[in-house]
Amino acid sequence: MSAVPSTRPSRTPAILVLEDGRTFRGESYGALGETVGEAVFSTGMTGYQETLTDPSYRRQVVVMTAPHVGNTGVNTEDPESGRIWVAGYVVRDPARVASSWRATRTLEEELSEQGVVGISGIDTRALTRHLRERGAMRVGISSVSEDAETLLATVQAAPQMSGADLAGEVTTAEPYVVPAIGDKQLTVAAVDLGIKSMTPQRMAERGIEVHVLPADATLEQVHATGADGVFFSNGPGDPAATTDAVGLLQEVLRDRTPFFGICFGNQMLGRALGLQTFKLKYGHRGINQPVMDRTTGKVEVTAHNHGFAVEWPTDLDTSVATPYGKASVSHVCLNDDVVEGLEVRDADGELLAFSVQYHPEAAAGPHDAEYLFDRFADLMHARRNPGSDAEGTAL
Ligand SMILES: NC(=O)CC[C@H](N)C(=O)O
Repeated sequence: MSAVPSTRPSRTPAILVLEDGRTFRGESYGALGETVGEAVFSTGMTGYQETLTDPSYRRQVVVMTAPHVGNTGVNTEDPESGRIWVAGYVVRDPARVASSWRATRTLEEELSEQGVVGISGIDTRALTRHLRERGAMRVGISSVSEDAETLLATVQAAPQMSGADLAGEVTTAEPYVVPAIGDKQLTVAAVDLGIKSMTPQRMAERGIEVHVLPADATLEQVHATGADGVFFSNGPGDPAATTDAVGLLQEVLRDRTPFFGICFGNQMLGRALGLQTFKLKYGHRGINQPVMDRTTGKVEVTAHNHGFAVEWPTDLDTSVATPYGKASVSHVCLNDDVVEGLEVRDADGELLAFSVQYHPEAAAGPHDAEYLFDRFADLMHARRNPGSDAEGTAL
């Protein structure tokens, strides 16, 4: 199918009300109804399907800064999970026709089918500037009532993102295995805190068999997979509220099992090491964020989706002694100096664990950071074959 004509019904008026009372009036987009969540903006010009299906967006209403959304419809290849997770969707100007050889339906049809309430035809630039100046805040969208006062009361009664423990709401109910592509060389236990499907895929491409485990996995379950390494995924909510996963990670670190974490996994590593996390004013969400690898000085253009970050207790050049080894900041965001990566080494300088706050799986986004999956594979190979220089050459 190359061009899917929109079957948009005639527009229903809709309102968007922020918790500080600012109100925008537009038209319904997707399902009719009412929804609340945390308003955040994403600057990605492409990749809306990956954004919508990223479980890290649980309870968030996503504002797209790209003015046209839906141009290529939806397809069966790009979802990062089995469903749309955003709590609501805000676009300026939805495409009237979906045009792509891969499209199976329009974005609005998909939103409607999955019951996702959205709003279109509002000034998303003004809304984004407001969020940038005032910070991420709770929001409501309604296409069933135009009464802003009532919606404001609902928004103000909604739970905050700070303190929200959400991994249990998005994790897999049962463990599953993503087989290695080609010869199986390594096994990874991946703790699913809201994992995107491209992450095990990137590992599988490197000969890694990935055992995806629920968020409440125990160390026994991890060991039962025969894992060479442990991975913690991205995920929704406040890292400070997700304490069980931190406990598991501390056991993994105590075992000296090679560890790699992405996004929420980076925050989990920080907290397992005894560091604090904090809420950013409006977060990083998009696919063109500049990050510097502090070991090489090389700058990567990277995909981000985070509202919290690890707080470094001293200047970024200084390492911190932890019960599990010496921790340091491996990557930093060049826009605002936010910690974008951590690594932990033992007294001999051997790498034990590392993580990044951004998305090397690149779904959507540039592929600059794919080397991190190679680094994880090299770390596990080096641990299996002590004395080999696999780790040294890779790092
Ligand atoms: N993509 C993620 O893993 C997000 C992590 C965390 N929920 C945050 O907003 O910072």
